[in-house]
Amino acid sequence: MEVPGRGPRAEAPWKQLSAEELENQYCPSRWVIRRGAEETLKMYSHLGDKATKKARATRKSLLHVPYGDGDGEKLDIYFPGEVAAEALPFCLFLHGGYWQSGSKDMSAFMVDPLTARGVAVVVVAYGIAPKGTLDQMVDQVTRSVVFMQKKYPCNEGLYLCGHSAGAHLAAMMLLANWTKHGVTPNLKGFFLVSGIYDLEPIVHTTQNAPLLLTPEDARRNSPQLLLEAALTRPSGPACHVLVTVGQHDSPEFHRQSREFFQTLRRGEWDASFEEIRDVDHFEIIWSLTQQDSVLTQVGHSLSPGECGSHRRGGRWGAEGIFGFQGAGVLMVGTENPLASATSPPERAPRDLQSAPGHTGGSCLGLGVDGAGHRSGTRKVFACE
Ligand SMILES: Nc1ccccc1C(=O)C[C@H](N)C(=O)O
Repeated sequence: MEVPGRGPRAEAPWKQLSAEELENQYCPSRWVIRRGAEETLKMYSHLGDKATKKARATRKSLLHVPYGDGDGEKLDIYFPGEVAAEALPFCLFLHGGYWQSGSKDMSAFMVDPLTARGVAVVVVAYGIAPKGTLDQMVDQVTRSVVFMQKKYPCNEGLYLCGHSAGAHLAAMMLLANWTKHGVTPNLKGFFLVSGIYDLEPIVHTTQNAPLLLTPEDARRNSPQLLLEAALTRPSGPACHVLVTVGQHDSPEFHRQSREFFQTLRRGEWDASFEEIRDVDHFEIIWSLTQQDSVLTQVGHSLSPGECGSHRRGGRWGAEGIFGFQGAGVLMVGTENPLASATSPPERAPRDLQSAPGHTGGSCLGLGVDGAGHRSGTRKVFACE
């Protein structure tokens, strides 16, 4: 597939935005469609709490397992069966919250649907700002992966899933230097949900107040820039990378995901891109709590992705990213189970041009580009 792109770094589009519009673009709660910003953030905590309580009450688990000596370097493991088995696929989940909010104790979103399918879920804590720095968070996540590989050497694959800031941290693992840690983790898939891959714009928003990122810190921690700069594909894992973004994420979040995917493809990574219909930045992760969610069905459709079997193009395999026996025909439901009776207006911001600047806590009334289809199913291909 020919992947269109900007080629060597052109002037970044976000640099043309006013300070106010940049702030808007990087404030996901201002783009929500069915509830107010505040209500959304409350519901996000509530649903995360609820999913975690349920997971802890219903699943065999190992809680607060230290993966390092540092404060808060802990993870929770939820098993699909009665025993803490080892020969399982493990999905490591990294929560969102702009590297400054959220915790593992309210982020067991994926436990229900994945354990039901025989996948162990590991919710990883990392030291958020202002106490922790981005460099430390990346190092912690690296060490959590190393820890899991060493604790479960017979695992049937480690899969990294991250939401928002967590997708950034997961993406940084594509560039990790595992030799330094004396182990090659059995990484089989990356599942990046509404992430940020170029941190430079963040430096110019109020989100940076607790992060205190300098432009240099931002560049050093931007997988987008690091992969663009790499002349050849880093010798990272040869498994599948799925980049997803919510239809109602902001145009900048769409641009970030699309460009990261394009950069991966240019670097010959086995990557695919999926815009999830009818969900905003928060609903996209709530949908992971649903057994029949769009995303778990996307999970179904990914290639078995044995590391080393570097697939280029073609249709998805019949087995899921988590080793499920999936259907051969890969249909992704585009119905959002969380959509309430109040349907949002047809709106699919795809680029900055189609999104007139807006302020405040709502994006209602934004430009309509007519591209939103809200129902039905469609086939998903590894490359389109
Ligand atoms: N709590 C979150 C959880 C996940 C992802 C983002 C957030 C945010 O709070 C982002 C930002 N503070 C916002 O108001 O949109």
